[in-house]
Amino acid sequence: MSPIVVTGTDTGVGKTVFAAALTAALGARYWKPVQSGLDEGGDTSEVARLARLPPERIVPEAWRLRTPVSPHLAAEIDGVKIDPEALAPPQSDGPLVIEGAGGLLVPLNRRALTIDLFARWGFPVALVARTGLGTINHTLLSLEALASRRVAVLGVAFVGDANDDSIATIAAFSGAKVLGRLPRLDPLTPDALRAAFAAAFDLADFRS
Ligand SMILES: Nc1ncnc2c1ncn2[C@@H]1O[C@H](COP(=O)(O)OP(=O)(O)OP(=O)(O)O)[C@@H](O)[C@H]1O
Ligand SMILES: C[C@H](N)[C@H](N)CCCCCC(=O)O
Ligand SMILES: [Mg+2]
Repeated sequence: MSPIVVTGTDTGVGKTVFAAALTAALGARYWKPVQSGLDEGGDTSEVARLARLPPERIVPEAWRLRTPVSPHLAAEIDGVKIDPEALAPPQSDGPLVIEGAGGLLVPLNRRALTIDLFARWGFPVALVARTGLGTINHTLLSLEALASRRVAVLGVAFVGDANDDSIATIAAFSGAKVLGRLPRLDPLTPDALRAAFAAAFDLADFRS
């Protein structure tokens, strides 16, 4: 099974929460290759908590940057330069879930965008989108960017309260598959997340 890239229409849309649910459901390993904002706690520890991952199912970040800003700037602040060419997915026997930093056109350095790395890898992408107002524009733009680079898209995973018309409108204009919707969970616990994912998503959509 190919690794799956979890990307999003923006930062803070729910990629980490969705990636944790997917990692748990697939029995996968998890990798956040570029983490900016370690000063605020990283995504890997949150996925480990939400997916109850043992250490052997966590791939260490390749770039651990302290400041919660775009990776290109976080790297400059830490006095390093991200080399996307050196970012090779780990060899893995089983499934692997890879989470990007922020949205698709987030720079890794002053020349390279996140989406260029994903296009070079060639792994299928699950696009995480919020359900609230503004998501039609952000999601259609992200899908256009992926199509223009010929990146395979598994579909769109929505996070948030129900918004049937926005979801249907995105599907109609883009032709992208709606993978499902994670509702807002309170409290956000491993058990609640596992149940919500199982109720709303079909694992077959991720086993390509
Ligand atoms: N289904 C949900 N229920 C409750 N809270 C959620 C849910 N999805 C996301 N959140 C919360 O929303 C915030 C942003 O989510 P998350 O960290 O997953 O975003 P992200 O897209 O991974 O952001 P980043 O670009 O920093 O990686 C977090 O505080 C998270 O706990
Ligand atoms: C710090 C944050 N949580 C992410 N790790 C990085 C988000 C970068 C967004 C850049 C941008 O689109 O302006
Ligand atoms: Mg995240």
